[in-house]
Parts: sequence; structure tokens; C-alpha cells
Amino acid sequence: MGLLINGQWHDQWYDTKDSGGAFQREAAQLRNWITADGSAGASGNSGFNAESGRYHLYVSLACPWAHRTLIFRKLKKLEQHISISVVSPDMLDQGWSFNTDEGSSGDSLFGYQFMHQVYTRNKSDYSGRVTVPVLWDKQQNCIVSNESSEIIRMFNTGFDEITGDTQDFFPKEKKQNIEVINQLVYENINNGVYRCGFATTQEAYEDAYHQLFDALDQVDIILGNQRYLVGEKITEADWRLFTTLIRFDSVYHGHFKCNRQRLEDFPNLRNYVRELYQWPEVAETVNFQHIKRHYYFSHTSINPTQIVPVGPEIDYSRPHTRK
Ligand SMILES: N[C@@H](CCC(=O)N[C@@H](CS)C(=O)NCC(=O)O)C(=O)O
Repeated sequence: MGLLINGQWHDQWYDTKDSGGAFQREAAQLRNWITADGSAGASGNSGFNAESGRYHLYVSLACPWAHRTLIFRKLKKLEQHISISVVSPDMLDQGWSFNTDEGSSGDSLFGYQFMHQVYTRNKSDYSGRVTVPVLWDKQQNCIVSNESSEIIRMFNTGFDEITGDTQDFFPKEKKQNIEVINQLVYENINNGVYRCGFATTQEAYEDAYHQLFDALDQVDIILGNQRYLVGEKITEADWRLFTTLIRFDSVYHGHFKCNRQRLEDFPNLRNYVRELYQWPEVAETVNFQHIKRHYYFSHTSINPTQIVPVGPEIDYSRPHTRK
């Protein structure tokens, strides 16, 4: 675990000294957008036209943020148009690596050993955390984006003319409702589990814990009244929640001390997570081996023995009651 400072790798854990023990996630810095005609998106430069074979996605199968992009790549029929490299689940003193003995696919673009080399190829004096996912442009030889919430929106519509797939997970008429629910889910659930797990004071942990379970209670109630988070159709808000829920009982409940109850104990969420898991092809994007290994083996300040628990045994493919 570490970061780049002026292009040099430094092995260091998150610093929570200035925030009373609370974990604060650094904002992603690389924010260009792929668009159908190459015009500039909501931020960054123009010139990133949607083209088959031009872009490469670096992901971890363990990471909930990268998982969103894998789901959108799959659902939006982009697999044959956007290639990928998968990092090893072990994120140790050099950060994310491409060690094929440890479950990485290897870096199929450059043959690098470490993800930080991709960041310094993009900018030799880069300073910041080396996170996944990363979307790379093979033509301009640079990073398009390292922000998953924006990558999934590019995938949602940017390539529609190439794939012919026009499913829309961020429909115009629902934008506002989606943003409201995203905010609740991001702060308290997606990032909330990390705020529990990476807190370094009792108070910061307890704050995050209560916010997390209050928000889970809220979404459980919403899902008792309607099929999906913003109505009767699935949207990006559901996929953004799903990648945290599917990791909850295997990792966050134990490793991050999010243990008021298991996800399996919520009447609606337990069925909802199964429905999304069983969505055509989505189960192929879920890899529990990478998920468990990454968290329990990499976060040695939380789990110094690096022992990866054997359980829990949960069958996400058993029938759900959603209709
Ligand atoms: N805002 C980013 C966050 C990505 C992120 O934090 N990824 C984690 C993996 S789950 C990571 O790479 N962490 C490495 C680090 O913080 O040094 C996104 O959503 O794309």
C-alpha cells in the first residue's frame, strides 16, 4: 500500500492523523471522458472518441469500484471492444501488481510489474494514490480516467453506435433521483464500509458504523416498497450499490467490523443482492477468491496474520423473491 510523490513510489498507509482517525478518500485526478464524437465531456480534454479496440481497462476483481466498470463493460456489450488487464489481489509494499503467480492476468499492454508504472507512463512526475480502475487510451498513450463513477457513464452511452446496445442505466428522466440515492449510498455504504474499516479511532469507527447501518436500513425499506432503488427499472444506482453488497458478508462484516448484522439478515437486501447476482452474465464478474484474498491478505495493519477466513458459505444463486 502506498502512493506516488513526484513520480517516486512511497510505501505508506493512509494518513488519518489530521482527520481525528477518520478515513478520507482522495478524489480521483484523471477525469477525461470518452464520447461518441470525441467532444469534451463533463471534465478534462476532448479527443477521446469512442472506437473499438482503442481503450484498455485496468481492474482488480477484488475492488468494488473497478467491479462497477466490469459490470458495465459486460452489460453494455463492450467486452470485444475494450480489452482488460486484471491485477493480483495482493496489494502489498509496491501497491497493485501484475504478478501472474498471484492471480493477475499480467499487463497485456506494457508487460509492467506494477500498476504505479502505468501511472508514471501517463505522467512521469505523478503524485497521488495509484488506484484501480484505470481506463487507458492506446492511441494517445495516456490515461483517460481513474474515476469509476464516470467510466460507467461513458460505457453507458458512449459506445452505443458501435455496439448497437441502447440500454440506458442513467435515463434523463431519472437523473435527479439517481444522483440523490447515489449520494446516500456512496457516502454511507460504498465508502461507508471503508470508513468503518480504516478508522483509527473508536469514535471515527462508531460514527461510520451508525451511518452505514442507518443507510442500509433506509435502502432496505425502499426496496420493500419498490423493485429497484429509483423505481421499477434497474439503473446505475443499483449496480453501484450491488458491488458493496456482494462483498458485505464475506469481507466487510468481519474484516471492516460492519457487524450489527449480516446482509443476509436484511429482509429485502438479501433477496435484492441475489437478484442482481443472478442478472444475466453478472455472476461472471464476481470473484470471491480475489475479493477475500485482497482484503484479508493486503491490509496487514487490520489483519497482521494475513489469514483469509474460510467462510461464510452463502449461495447467491439460490432463488430470490423479488418481483
Ligand atoms: N474514486 C475511485 C476510487 C478507486 C479506489 O479507491 N480503488 C481502490 C481499490 S478498491 C484502490 O485502488 N486503492 C489503492 C489506494 O488507495 O492506494 C473510483 O471510484 O474509481
